[in-house]
Parts: sequence; C-alpha cells; structure tokens
Amino acid sequence: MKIAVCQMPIVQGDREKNRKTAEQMLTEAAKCGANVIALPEMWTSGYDFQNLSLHEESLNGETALFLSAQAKKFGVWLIGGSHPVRYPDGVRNTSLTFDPNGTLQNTYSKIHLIGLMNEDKYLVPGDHFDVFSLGGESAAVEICYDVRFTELSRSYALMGAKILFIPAEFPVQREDHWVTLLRARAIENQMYVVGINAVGKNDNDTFKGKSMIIDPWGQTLAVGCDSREILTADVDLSNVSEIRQMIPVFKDRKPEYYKIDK
Ligand SMILES: O=C(O)CCC(=O)C(=O)O
Repeated sequence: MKIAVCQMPIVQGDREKNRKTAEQMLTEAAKCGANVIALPEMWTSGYDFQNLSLHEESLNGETALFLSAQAKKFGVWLIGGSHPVRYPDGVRNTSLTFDPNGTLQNTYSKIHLIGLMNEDKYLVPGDHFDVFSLGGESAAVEICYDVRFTELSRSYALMGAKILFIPAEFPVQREDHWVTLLRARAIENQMYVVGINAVGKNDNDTFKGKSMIIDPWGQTLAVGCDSREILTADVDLSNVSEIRQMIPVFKDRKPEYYKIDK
C-alpha cells in the first residue's frame, strides 16, 4: 500500500482557494502512484469559527461530493481530512473516507474538542467511533487533539485497527507533543500511524507541518518539512502481526487491574 499525505496550506475562511489547493495536491499525490491519500483537519475553512455558518455543510454536501469524485477519478482510497458537518445536535468536525469507487466507507466526528482553541464553543463532539475495512485491512481515523487521549487509539487497536490516520491542524508551538504523541501511539498500539498536519496561519496559531508516517516499531517512514509537501511511504501491514507476536503487548495486558473511569 502506498500512502500519500497532503501537507496542505490552509487559508482560513477561503474555501475556494483551499478547494483548489486540495485538488492540485490530490492530483500530484495520485501521480506519485499512491493508492491511499490523506488530507488534513478542517481543510475547507481552517478554524474559521466566527464564520462557521458559511462553512458548515450537510453530510452529503459539496465537500463530500468533491471527495467522492476525487477518490473515483484517481481510483484511490481518500481519507478526506475533516470539515464542519451539520448534525441535528450541532456542527461536528467530521472526517469522511471514500473508497476507489467514490463510496463513503467511514464517518468519524472528533470526540475530544480542544477548549484551548475554542473549538468546544462552536462545535459539538462526535459520539461514536469504529474501525473500517481499507481494502481488507482494518483502519481507523481520529482527529488532532484526539491523539492525546490514548484510550481512543487503544480502543481502535483492540477493535483490530492496523493503521490509524490522524488529520490535524496542530500548532507549531507544541510540535514536540505532536511528534512524541504520534510515535507513542504507534509503539504502544503496534500499528501504523499517519499524522496529516496542515501548514499556514490562522488568527491565533501557526502550523508548520511535520506530518509523519510511522511504522508499528516506531520508525519514521516519512516526515514533512514546514511547508506545502506531499509525503509518501510504502507500508506493509503484515508487519503489524509480526511485531504483535514478537512483543505480545495485547496478550500481556492486565485489564483486570486497570482503573478505567466510566
Ligand atoms: O492538542 C493540541 O495541542 C493541539 C490540538 C489541535 O490543534 C486540534 O485539535 O485542532
């Protein structure tokens, strides 16, 4: 499986520009021979919460149609980053994944909203998560701040995920956290982790990429610079079972001793 990460410059509030950039980058990524392509968090508008009403869409709105058409056009799996989607209880930060026929295969809405960036004032959290079959292999999506909550990634691993995609707009001042958390999630869960960060600025923060593709041993297969870039890596998901056999973390867990709050 060849994965391409679109480390995309996002212009806050400029949907047209962002759409053009995404289209160009998806075309470039497909030319690299990727069969799985991923976009960053909130790539349509950035964190333009003041104007959320201009950016929110329905679940089958224009961004969903665009992503579906692009997946089909290039015959690739498309992890569609995320964008604001209207639900009956409010707007969620939602990621859609399409298969190479352009059919929606996974929907995930960010569960942990980041108060530090006012996300919780404007959006409502998702309330469920699940793995999906990416060409027969179990895969999962979480979004940005979710990476700090080890329980979510571990739950995905326990549900069988071998690869975890994490679209993000992670600010540069906490870049060390981003890099460390991505690697930790890969090592502790013995799975591939693909972190797709943005570049650019909004009213409060600067984003400087450092997207990463990390293998289940914690090795970096690809790492982004601080500007627009397409990163690629060939991944072999059979490594996951090999590493899980070599260090049988899942077999050696002692859930009977863990204090899990409910
Ligand atoms: O966890 C962090 O420090 C940043 C998270 C973030 O930028 C986000 O969730 O959009």
